[in-house]
Amino acid sequence: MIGWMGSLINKRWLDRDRDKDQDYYYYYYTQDRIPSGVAHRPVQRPSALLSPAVMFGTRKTWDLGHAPCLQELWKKDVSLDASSVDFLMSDGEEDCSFLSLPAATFPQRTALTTTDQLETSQHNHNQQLLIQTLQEKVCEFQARLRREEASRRLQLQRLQQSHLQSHEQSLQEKTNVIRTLKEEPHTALPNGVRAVQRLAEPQEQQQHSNRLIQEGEQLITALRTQVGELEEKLLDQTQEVERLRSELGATDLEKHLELLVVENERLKQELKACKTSLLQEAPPPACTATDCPHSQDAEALRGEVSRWESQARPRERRLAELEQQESKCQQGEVEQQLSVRLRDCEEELARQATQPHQVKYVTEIVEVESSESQQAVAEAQAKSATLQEQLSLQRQLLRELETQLHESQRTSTQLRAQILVYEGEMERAQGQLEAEMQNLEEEKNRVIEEAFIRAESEMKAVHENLAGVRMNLLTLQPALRTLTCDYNCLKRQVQDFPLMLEKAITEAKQEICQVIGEVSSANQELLRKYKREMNLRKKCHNELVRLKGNIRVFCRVRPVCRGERDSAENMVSFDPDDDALLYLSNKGKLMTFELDKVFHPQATQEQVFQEVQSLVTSCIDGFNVCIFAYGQTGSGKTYTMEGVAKDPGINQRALRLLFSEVTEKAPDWDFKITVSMVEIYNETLRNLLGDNQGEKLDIKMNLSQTVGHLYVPGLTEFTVQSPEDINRVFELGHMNRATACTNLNEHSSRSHALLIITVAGFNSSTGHRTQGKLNLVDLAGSERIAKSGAEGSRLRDPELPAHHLLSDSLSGDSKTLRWCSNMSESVCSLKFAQRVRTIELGNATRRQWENSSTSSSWRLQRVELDSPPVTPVPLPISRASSAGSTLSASSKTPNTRRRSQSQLSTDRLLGRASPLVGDGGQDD
Ligand SMILES: Nc1ncnc2c1ncn2[C@@H]1O[C@H](COP(=O)(O)OP(=O)(O)OP(=O)(O)O)[C@@H](O)[C@H]1O
Repeated sequence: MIGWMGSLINKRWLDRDRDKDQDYYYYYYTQDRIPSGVAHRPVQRPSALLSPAVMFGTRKTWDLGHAPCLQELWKKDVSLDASSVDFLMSDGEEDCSFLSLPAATFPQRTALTTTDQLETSQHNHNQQLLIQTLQEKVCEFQARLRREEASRRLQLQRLQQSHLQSHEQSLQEKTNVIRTLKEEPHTALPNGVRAVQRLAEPQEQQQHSNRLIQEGEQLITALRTQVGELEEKLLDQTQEVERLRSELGATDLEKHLELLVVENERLKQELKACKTSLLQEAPPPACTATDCPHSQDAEALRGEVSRWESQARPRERRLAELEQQESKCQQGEVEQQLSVRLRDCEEELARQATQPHQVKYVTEIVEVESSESQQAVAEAQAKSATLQEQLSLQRQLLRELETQLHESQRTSTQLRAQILVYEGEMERAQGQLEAEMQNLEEEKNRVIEEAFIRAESEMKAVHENLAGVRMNLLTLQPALRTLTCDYNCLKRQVQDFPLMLEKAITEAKQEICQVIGEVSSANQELLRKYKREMNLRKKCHNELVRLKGNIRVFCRVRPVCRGERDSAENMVSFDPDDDALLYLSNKGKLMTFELDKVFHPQATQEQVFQEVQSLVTSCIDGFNVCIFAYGQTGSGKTYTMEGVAKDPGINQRALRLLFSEVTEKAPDWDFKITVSMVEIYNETLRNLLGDNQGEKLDIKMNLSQTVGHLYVPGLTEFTVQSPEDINRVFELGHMNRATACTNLNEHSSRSHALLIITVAGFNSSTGHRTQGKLNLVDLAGSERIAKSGAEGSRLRDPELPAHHLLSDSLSGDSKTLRWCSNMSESVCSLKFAQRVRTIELGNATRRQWENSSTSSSWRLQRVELDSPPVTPVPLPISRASSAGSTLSASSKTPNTRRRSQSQLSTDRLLGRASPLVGDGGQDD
């Protein structure tokens, strides 16, 4: 059913007042429905406002904003043509040019001024107003219908929601009950039932719980089914409401309204046609009121109007029927009364159709009252429906509760039956338990009796063992006494042990001291023997050196320089099997020379020094040693003796070796090493380490013979203690030598350079003293010596001072080494060297203070070396017969050589006869 919601304002059509300029419609509110705040006064509405754009069900729009208002049209001329009506029914979007009504529409304006015309016009006008009013009401009815429909839908939704909520709440309660039963089934049951359940078997409890759960689930399913059914019913009701609404809704009313509008238009056209025909058929002459054809026409028109009204009557009845159909949808006596009243009103409306004002008034009242009634009916129906729904819900809930009650009663009955069953089982179980208790009591007594018997027998066995132990204890007592005695004895020994230990330590110490003394004395003896052996070793070493020859001659061949490419005639070759042989090819003749050792050009300074270091160390033992280099200028004498800074020669290496040797002997020996440097140039000795380089030195014989045979008064001696001191001495000597000459090379080739090293030792443990001298001589060029006689007196005998100075190193108690560096033009030098090799200086003796007085005096002998050179023996030759000099015959073997040469003097060595300054005037 459709119910009207909200308050309506009753308005009554009272009168229409016409102003000269503007039409007014007066509406009066009914006295009993005037809302508060609204004044009881007529409402003036301008005619333009009276015709708003009305929305029909067909969506047609009256766009009166562009057209003359209807009232104005009726006032001027109601003869609307078809185009005007179409416009009024148009949607307002069409062209409005036709709105300016053509002048032909009002051609006979003055002809309508008669009374009939006025009445007809008034009638049509009223009819039009009625239709318009009906249209407005229809619009209002439609708007209300829509609002009511929206409100009804909202209410219906609320009802559905409340219905669903109530059902959901009921479902939730049942679900909670079921969950409670699932979680703790016995809590939902009476105390008696719970007690029985505690006694029941777990399996039965589980079954009962499952059964309850199943029942609850079934209940839930049933409730859900009911909810579904209710929802279906609700849907049916909704559809029914929709259907009723469609039957009674705005659609039919709108259709009916459209029909009425069309009919109205048709009537207007017929009226217009009638007017036109009247105007054409009867021109307006002056007529009387009685016989005027217009009055007849008027009568005819009235009849026509009445006919139309009679035709409108069924339509109004149809309207009433529609209202009745609407009312039929309502229930109750109120509806019937309202329908009856509505019908009466319709009839009254039909009856007063000839009186438009009254008809309109009554219709208005009826419609208003009908709306109010319909609204009341709708509200009542809605409340009734709500109450019915609530009643049905309550009834349904009641039925559900009754169903649950029945279920609970049935469950209670079942549980009581189970209680009876469980009680019977409990009685039976109690009987069984008592019987088992009796059996256990008997078993316990029996076991206790058996344990007692077994304990008695075990006790007897223990007693027997105890007696045996006592017997053993009696026998062990003597052994215990023995052990106690032993213990006491050991204890006394332990107490005496420190004294015994101290005594033993004292004795051991004495023995150790005695052994140490013996070892010390043995060590002393061993030391003495060691020293003796050392002396013996030195003697053997010296003897070996002596056997090798006091004068040993080495030959070192310098590498050939680029500008010294010799011709093939002077080629030097070496023997691969004997390092003592040297071959020299001179003018197609091959000469062989035998020396003590031949060094290849590739021999290093270190290899050369290794051959002479034994001589150097013998200086520490008190021997005088002389090493001199002989050869022509540029043959490498200075290189061999002094060397270069990066690769020092014999001089520096000898001093370094002496330092290392004396350092090794340091604990027992105290050595002092002194160095002097002398240059002999033009028969003059120059002190290279002195401050005054212009001072000339002399060689004197030491008569006391405590230091040496010869000495140079005023010769500077530096005591060196480290290799750094040696470097400083050499630098000073070189500097002094260089400052005294303009051409160092020329000066070097014409002068002799002597490095005199004196080693004095003192053995603090033995009191022995030793003194040795090492003379390292770099002689002048041999060709200079050979040419000295031809070049004047200044170069004559340039080696004379050196001869004197080296006399002690060339005497019988000295060791001499000669270097002969030769090149292509050194055949003479080699021959000389070979002859020198045959010279024997006599037995070398160590110069010691205790036997220095017994040292043999040195003698100088003139040796004639100007004998012609010996023709070399062609290769191959044996070493024993290799010597090609005139002296070779006497040097077949070392022994014979020494014997035959034992009387040769150093003059032969030097190859020059010279006046000698002898020791004590000795002169041979
Ligand atoms: N064994 C060698 N290895 C390399 N170079 C050497 C060797 N011997 C000599 N020389 C070089 O030959 C040149 C001449 O040598 P050195 O000056 O020693 O001859 P010298 O016989 O002393 O001459 P002088 O009689 O004029 O003093 C030097 O440049 C030297 O470096």
